[in-house]
Order: sequence, then C-alpha cells, then structure tokens
Amino acid sequence: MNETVRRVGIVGIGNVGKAAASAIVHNNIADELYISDIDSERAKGEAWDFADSIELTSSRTRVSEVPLEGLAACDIILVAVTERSEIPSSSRLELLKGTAAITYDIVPKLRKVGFKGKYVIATNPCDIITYLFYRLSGLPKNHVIGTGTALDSMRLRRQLSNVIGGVDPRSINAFMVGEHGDSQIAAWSQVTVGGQPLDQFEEDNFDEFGPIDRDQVEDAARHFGWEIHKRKGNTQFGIGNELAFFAKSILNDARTVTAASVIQNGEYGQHDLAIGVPTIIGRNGVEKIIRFRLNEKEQEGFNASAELIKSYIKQTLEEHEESAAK
Ligand SMILES: NC(=O)C1=CN([C@@H]2O[C@H](COP(=O)(O)OP(=O)(O)OC[C@H]3O[C@@H](n4cnc5c(N)ncnc54)[C@H](O)[C@@H]3O)[C@@H](O)[C@H]2O)C=CC1
Ligand SMILES: CC(=O)C(=O)O
Repeated sequence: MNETVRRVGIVGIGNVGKAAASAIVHNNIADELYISDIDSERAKGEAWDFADSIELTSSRTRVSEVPLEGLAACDIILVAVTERSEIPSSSRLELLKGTAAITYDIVPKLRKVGFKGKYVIATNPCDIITYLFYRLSGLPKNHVIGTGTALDSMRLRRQLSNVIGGVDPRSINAFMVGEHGDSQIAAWSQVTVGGQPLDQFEEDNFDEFGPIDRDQVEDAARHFGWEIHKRKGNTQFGIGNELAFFAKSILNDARTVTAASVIQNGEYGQHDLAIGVPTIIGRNGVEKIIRFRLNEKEQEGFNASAELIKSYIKQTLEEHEESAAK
C-alpha cells in the first residue's frame, strides 16, 4: 500500500505551539508531529506529555521532539517562536527585534538542510516575520503563509454576530485585511450574512438590529487580543486552532477561504510585502488571492497599513544586511 505520511513540525513549543500541537493531535491532522524548541529538554517533556494523551483519543499521531534540523522532511512547519512570552501592551511591533533575530538564525539552517515544504507563521509581528521567512527561505511565495488577519477575522465575525442576534459566525462572511496589528481594517463593503450583503441585511432588519455600530464592532475585534492578554498574559487557543486549520487545509487540499498574510504581487496595488488578504488555501499553500473590490476608504486604510509594514521590513533588512556586511 502506498500510504502518504502527513508530517507536521512545530518550532517553538510555548503557549501557542502547545495549543497548535494539541489541535493537531486531537483532530488527527498529522501522522507524525515533530516539535522543536531551543529548550530541547522542555520540548521533550511536551512531546512525552502529548504521547500520554493519545490513547484516549481517536488520533494515532506520533509525537516526537527533534532538533531544528530534524524538521527538514516535514510537509509543513508551523512557526510559534518568540524571544519572550510577554507580549508588550502597546504593540506587537515591539517584538520585532527579537523575533527577527530568531528568524535570521533558524530559516537559513532549515534551508541548508533542504526544507522544501510550507511554512505557516504565527510569530509576531506576523506580516514582517512572514516576509522575512519568504526572503530567507528561498521558497516560492505561495509556500510561505502568515496567519495574518485570520484570527482577527474570526473575532470580527463573532463581534458582528453579537449585534445581529447571534447569527452563527460561520454564516457570516467578513474579513479583516491589512496588518495583523493596530492598522488592520474591516472590509465592510464585502460583508455578507447568509449570502446577503450586510447593507441589505441591516435595512431589512433595521427595527431589530439597526443601526449597526460598525466602528464599535471593528474596534472590538481589532483589540480583542489585548482583552485576552490583559487577563491571562497570552493568547493561544484561537491561534493554535488557526495554525492547525491551515495545516489541515494544506494537507487535505481543502481550498478553504481564509484571511492570511501572503506575499503580494499587485493584487491590491501592493508589491513585495506580506499582508493580510482573503486567500484560498490548498495543497500548494496559497492557491489564490481573492481580490476584493475595496471601496475608496477601505483601500486607503489598506494602503496605509501596507506602508507601515513596508517601513518595518525596510528597517529590519537594513539592520541585518548592515550587520552581515561588517
Ligand atoms: N499571529 C497571531 O495571531 C498570534 C501570534 N502570537 C505570537 O506567537 C509567538 C509565540 O507566542 P507564545 O507561544 O505565547 O510565546 P512563548 O514564549 O510561550 O513560546 C515561544 C517559544 O519559542 C521558543 N524559542 C525561542 N527562540 C527559539 C529558537 N531560536 N528556536 C526554537 N525555539 C525558540 C521558546 O523557548 C518558547 O518555548 C509570539 O510571537 C506571539 O506574539 C500569539 C498569539 C496570536
Ligand atoms: C497576540 C496576538 O497577536 C493576538 O492574539 O492577536
């Protein structure tokens, strides 16, 4: 029998890595799960702990700890590394110095041992780190995917659901686009509820739900991560499930539509950066970028978000290229 073995790796087995591992194992998404961390003893402990949990599930995933280079044969590597577990209260961008340094360390090593699979990156600031992975890995642009505004889009659907009578968020099509950060925007012009454009839905149900305070809904979604962080010091389960969902979409060639941070080739008038847009995710990673017809205000917001990301990419490349040249 020619059985295909699904191999998923996780680099960084902290809060997020553990939540992703749990979702992978308990939903039987991989046959082999390899976990790697700079703290290899702790990673070994995590792997053994997961192994203990499997007999009571329907999963047969084999979990093992490996050094970084042991991830080379994976179909997908999920990236959840960071320098410290405390996310600063002002901006994810403050993590960049530390996470860029880790990226410049691990990606060339994985390239050297011939990793040819797909990366799915949660590490913040997600768009800039995703771009660095693309630049340093030598992989095609559709093989390097940041989770970007995927989690924010789920938060947006839930916030909207709260003000329209609890409609199942799965029946709402709504996306955050732009930076996975403060400059992201809701693409309101594209939102549908059960296939009906939001404007029409609002008009038809005005007595019950109108007017919808879109700014409030958008702000609540944009800042929801901080509300969690303020209370428990991290966010992990939403993003852990999100990472597992990307892995499943790739391995099953599910062609799922989701927001993701992907390298742009002019689809939204922007080039040479990674930024959150709606995509179709399947066997080839990013199968397609969906081109929303954003209205003028939304496009302006998106462009401002892109410029912010580009300025941080430029600054990071300059810093690392200068130090490499010395
Ligand atoms: N994109 C998103 O929506 C979200 C992203 N995040 C981001 O995910 C990242 C991870 O967050 P947490 O799991 O809470 O952090 P954490 O501190 O709990 O875990 C990070 C892990 O990375 C490991 N690590 C550090 N340097 C490494 C290296 N060179 N090689 C291998 N492993 C290394 C650490 O030992 C640690 O186990 C952060 O950047 C965080 O901001 C968190 C939540 C949501
Ligand atoms: C921490 C983070 O990036 C989030 O939960 O959105």
